[in-house]
Parts: sequence; structure tokens; C-alpha cells
Amino acid sequence: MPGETSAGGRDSPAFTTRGLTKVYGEGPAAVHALRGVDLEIPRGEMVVLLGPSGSGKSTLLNIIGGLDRPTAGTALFQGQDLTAMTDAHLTRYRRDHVGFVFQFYNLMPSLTAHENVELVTEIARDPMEPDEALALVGLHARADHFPAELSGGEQQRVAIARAVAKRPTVLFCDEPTGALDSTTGRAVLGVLRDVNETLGATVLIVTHAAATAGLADQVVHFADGRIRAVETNATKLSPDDIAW
Ligand SMILES: Nc1ncnc2c1ncn2[C@@H]1O[C@H](COP(=O)(O)OP(=O)(O)OP(=O)(O)O)[C@@H](O)[C@H]1O
Repeated sequence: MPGETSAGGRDSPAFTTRGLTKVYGEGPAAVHALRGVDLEIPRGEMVVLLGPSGSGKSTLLNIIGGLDRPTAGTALFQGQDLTAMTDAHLTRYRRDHVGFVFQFYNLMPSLTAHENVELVTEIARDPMEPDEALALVGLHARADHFPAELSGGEQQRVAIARAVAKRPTVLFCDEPTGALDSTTGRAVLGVLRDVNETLGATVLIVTHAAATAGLADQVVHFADGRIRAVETNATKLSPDDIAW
């Protein structure tokens, strides 16, 4: 496969980055969003990226999610160098392997929950039925409802169903509970944990909410474009146990 490296194979981590650097703009106006990030994310883990606003979390997610390219450094997905892929290959990588969940759901307002999920299942390689994906997030009974008829938490669960219906290898979540109250946020985190445990997907959650860290196998602390610390949780908390 193009981009395959000697680090490839079944045992290679979900992601490995080396010296990952991203600079937006040039000269005095340049913004150094990532300043040489070395990170390893094992397959099947739940990882939380924490850090202040502007520290580079979304930039990292966008690069390893195949939505953006670094200025320097490498990012490997299961041993394949994303930075060496053509745009067409990156598009295939996103289509076949990656699910995205964003803070503001991004559902199509004129489509029902079922139809929103179907948008993805129609083009995926080995998708679930939309009903199966909606059942996974506890929304089977609301399949024919439009987004405006659903609460924020329910809309986010539809967005998660849409992202997981293609059975992604990795699920990227950028502030998935940012627009939700604590009870609803906990329910959404519970769904993400279930996706990690039942589908075996590697789940990466970017958040400001430090309490979310208790759910993770690994917590990566970001500051000013760099990794400040990586913690491994010996025991993972359940969403019901975390203080908000
Ligand atoms: N397209 C862009 N052009 C210029 N600067 C950008 C662009 N995207 C991000 N930045 C800058 O890069 C830095 C890192 O941004 P990034 O969105 O990765 O941070 P973040 O940690 O995800 O922040 P937040 O928690 O607020 O979402 C910030 O200073 C931001 O202003």
C-alpha cells in the first residue's frame, strides 16, 4: 500500500507522530500551532487530549484525521505515513477508517435521524444498518424524528451513530460534550465508551473538560503546541462517577 513504512503491520500503534509541526501564516504573523509533537496512541485505546484554548489540540486531530497536513514531521496511522499520502489516498483513509464527532453535531436539518445516518452508510464499505447504529446510541425509537425535534444530547447521539455506522477504526471527537449539560454530557460520554469497548474503535476526545480524563486509558496534556505530560490511568472511571 502506498505510504506503508517499515513500522507498518498489525502491531503498529493506531497513531505515531514524530516532530509534528504546524505553522499557520508566515513571518511576524506566523502562528506556531504545533511545535514538534511526539505521540504514540495504541490501538483500541480511549485517549483524552486536554489543554487550554489555542494549545493545538484541534490542529493535531485534524492532521491525524486526514483533514489537514503538517508543516513538518510525520504522522503514521497503523504504520502508514499520512503525510506522504496523495489527497485521494487521504480521502480514502477518512472514508474507510475515520469517524468524526463535533461540538455542534452538524446534522442535516431536513433529514430524519435515520436519513442522517444513511448518508454515511450509503457510501461506506462495510456499514451497519442505520437502525443498528441508532440502537447502539439508544435512539432507535426516534429514527423518524428530525433534528429540530430532538434535544441537544439526542442530536449528538445521532451524530455519534452517523460516525460509528461505518465501523470506523478511529473515532475523533472534538468537544463532543461542549454544548451539553452535565447529565446529557455524561450520557454521551457513556455512548463513546461503549463504542470503544464494543466496536474496539480507538477513540480520541479533545476537550476542555478536565473531568473527562477519568474515562481515558491515556490522558495527553497539551500546552502551547507541545505535549506537557502523558498520564496513564490504572483504573478508568465510569461516566456516572466523574465530577463535572
Ligand atoms: N487556519 C488557521 N489559520 C491561522 N491560525 C490558525 C488556524 N487554525 C488554528 N490556528 C491557530 O493555531 C493555534 C492552535 O489552534 P487549535 O484550534 O489547534 O487549538 P485548540 O487547542 O484546539 O483550541 P480550542 O480548545 O480553542 O479549540 C491557535 O493559536 C489558533 O488561533
